[in-house]
Amino acid sequence: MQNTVQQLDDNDPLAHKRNAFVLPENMIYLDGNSLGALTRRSSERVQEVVRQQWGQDLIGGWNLHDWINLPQLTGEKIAPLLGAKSGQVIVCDSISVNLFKLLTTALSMQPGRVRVLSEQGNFPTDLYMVQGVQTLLGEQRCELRSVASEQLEQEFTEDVAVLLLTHVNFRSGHIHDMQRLTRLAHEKGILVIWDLAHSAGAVPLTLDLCKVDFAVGCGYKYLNGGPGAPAFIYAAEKHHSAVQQPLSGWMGHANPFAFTEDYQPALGIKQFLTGTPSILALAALDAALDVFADVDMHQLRDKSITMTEVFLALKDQHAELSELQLISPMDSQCRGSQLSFSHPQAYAICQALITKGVVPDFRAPDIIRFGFAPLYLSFANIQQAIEVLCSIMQEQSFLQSRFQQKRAVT
Ligand SMILES: Cc1ncc(COP(=O)(O)O)c(C=O)c1O
Ligand SMILES: Nc1c(O)cccc1C(=O)C[C@H](N)C(=O)O
Repeated sequence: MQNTVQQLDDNDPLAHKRNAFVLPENMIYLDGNSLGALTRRSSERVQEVVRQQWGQDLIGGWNLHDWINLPQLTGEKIAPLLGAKSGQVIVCDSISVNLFKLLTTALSMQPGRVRVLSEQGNFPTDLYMVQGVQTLLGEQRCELRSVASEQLEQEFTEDVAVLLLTHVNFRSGHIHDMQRLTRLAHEKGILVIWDLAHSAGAVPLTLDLCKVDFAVGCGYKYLNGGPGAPAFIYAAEKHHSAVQQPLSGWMGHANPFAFTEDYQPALGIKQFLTGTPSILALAALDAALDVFADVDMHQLRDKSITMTEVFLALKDQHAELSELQLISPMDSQCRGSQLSFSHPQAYAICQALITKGVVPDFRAPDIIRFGFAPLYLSFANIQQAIEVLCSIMQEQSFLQSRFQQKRAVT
């Protein structure tokens, strides 16, 4: 495998991209699915924005540096990663807030239907937001139904208003068939919202082709926009004139600087804005996206799949790793850019890995998640991570005494 790993790195068309990132020496970072790494461009751009644009140009920055249009301009950089044509993606707020906008909007487009169908095991904020809308509007206007993944399709009935699913599951990495589920939902008149938190920047997406109605996604995971980077909204153009989202702040107004007293939504995707964008955060994300400008997402996906396959092949060579049970799909086509394993000592193993410079994450109660960000990881990194994992598993008795299994904050 040593040779193969070397050959894979030598022939990796994305290997040079690692230079675009600032990564700590002696760390193998396998948590880009929670917080992406810092790009050199973001670091420079934020310093530029702070020193010059804010420091020297002050209020003039809104026009001089086009801050006012940054949510759309950054959205335009994300659009090709989603398979979305221009004018349908905007960057703003968090996924949670954007889900509120989209859920209420979609429900208002479905008179006579109240059910929001989602999945057990979905990322909790998605379910919490539906519960919040249900409390706000009452059960006569919004009713959450979450079912097991295998049961979803049989729940597609004509009383469902909205299907809300996460494309790549945060725990297992299981990937839904977006095209099939969207088509089946549409056959029953259901509007579809996809959460792309673990997909955007990691797997090729074809939202327009799949005729997706709405989507949300994260700026801070595979898009590398920085901690708390703003999220994005995708709204298919065909819905732009049919909707009005309820967080009708002035930035989504047709003419915010007319300061009129009545709300008039902007045309197009801008209507999904609410308040003043955070320019520092947007600038960091905007600059980070430049790294994707010349990246073929299919090439990136190929590397991601090979990395997970190499990890599994190396793992299989070591008997001491056999107690780590893969909970991600075995078929690489059915999982995103992560591998998750369950183990009774998952928390302790995770902490020990971090101590030794390999950074995955732990998800309660017993899952270790390894995220593979193809733009800044090498195949040698994967091999080193496995070696460290082996050394830890050989010291398990030490582990059990040193670390108590406990809940993690992140
Ligand atoms: C699938 C998914 N949706 C939503 C979120 C959270 O979104 P936000 O914190 O932007 O509201 C996350 C992770 O934080 C996630 O993994
Ligand atoms: N958003 C996060 C945060 O503010 C702190 C710690 C972790 C996160 C995450 O992104 C968690 C992530 N969505 C997950 O898949 O578990």
